[in-house]
Amino acid sequence: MKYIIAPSILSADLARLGDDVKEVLDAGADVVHFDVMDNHYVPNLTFGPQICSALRKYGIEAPIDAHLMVTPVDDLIGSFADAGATSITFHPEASKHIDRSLQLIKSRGCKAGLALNPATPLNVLDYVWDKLDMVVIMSVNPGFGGQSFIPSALKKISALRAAAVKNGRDDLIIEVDGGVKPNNIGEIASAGANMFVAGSAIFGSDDYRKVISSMRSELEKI
Ligand SMILES: O=C(CO)[C@@H](O)[C@H](O)COP(=O)(O)O
Ligand SMILES: [Fe+2]
Repeated sequence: MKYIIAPSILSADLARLGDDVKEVLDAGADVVHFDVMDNHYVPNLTFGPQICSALRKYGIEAPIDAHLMVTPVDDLIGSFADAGATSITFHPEASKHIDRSLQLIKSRGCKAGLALNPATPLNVLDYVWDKLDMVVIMSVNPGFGGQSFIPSALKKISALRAAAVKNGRDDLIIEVDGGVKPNNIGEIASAGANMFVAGSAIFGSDDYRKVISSMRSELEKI
């Protein structure tokens, strides 16, 4: 199984973001996780599409995974596609028309996904399986980095993997976001996840390579 490690730039050194992103990619990360917060859908405010295009202009070529915690979502989907996002995920509660928002992402050539909060049930996926490249299981309530992993996410990941297989979507990327660390990444992967967002665990360390390597060695044990 190919495992994807996606550091969240929410915990990066924002005063030297381009260099910090280059360093984390050089240290072995696969994808840049880009948390977009609007102080409306979530009680925090971060960065918009200009920062995403600035990273592209700075030479960042790795996939950029835009996690939209905003409402409404549709206008920003176009802006992030233009800014160079590779995948765009949003929260079902934040869109009036989930199917339309997913179609919009696909029509702009990006991978599309829904991000499910800890208390959001999986049945929101029932009629959109064919439009999903990925589903994000939030293992914290969205809005902040540095929170603790909510253990009930493990059961939800297993149920999602089973539902994906049942719906003919063995290829679904299951991304887990919140509180992921070297000491829990193994059980998260065993439950069925294959993409791991980690903000504070990676950027909070003074040795990115060491943390990413220890995550990979935990994944190799599965
Ligand atoms: O989307 C979010 C929070 O809303 C995340 O992407 C966090 O930024 C992950 O940070 P850590 O929990 O790994 O510190
Ligand atoms: Fe995120």
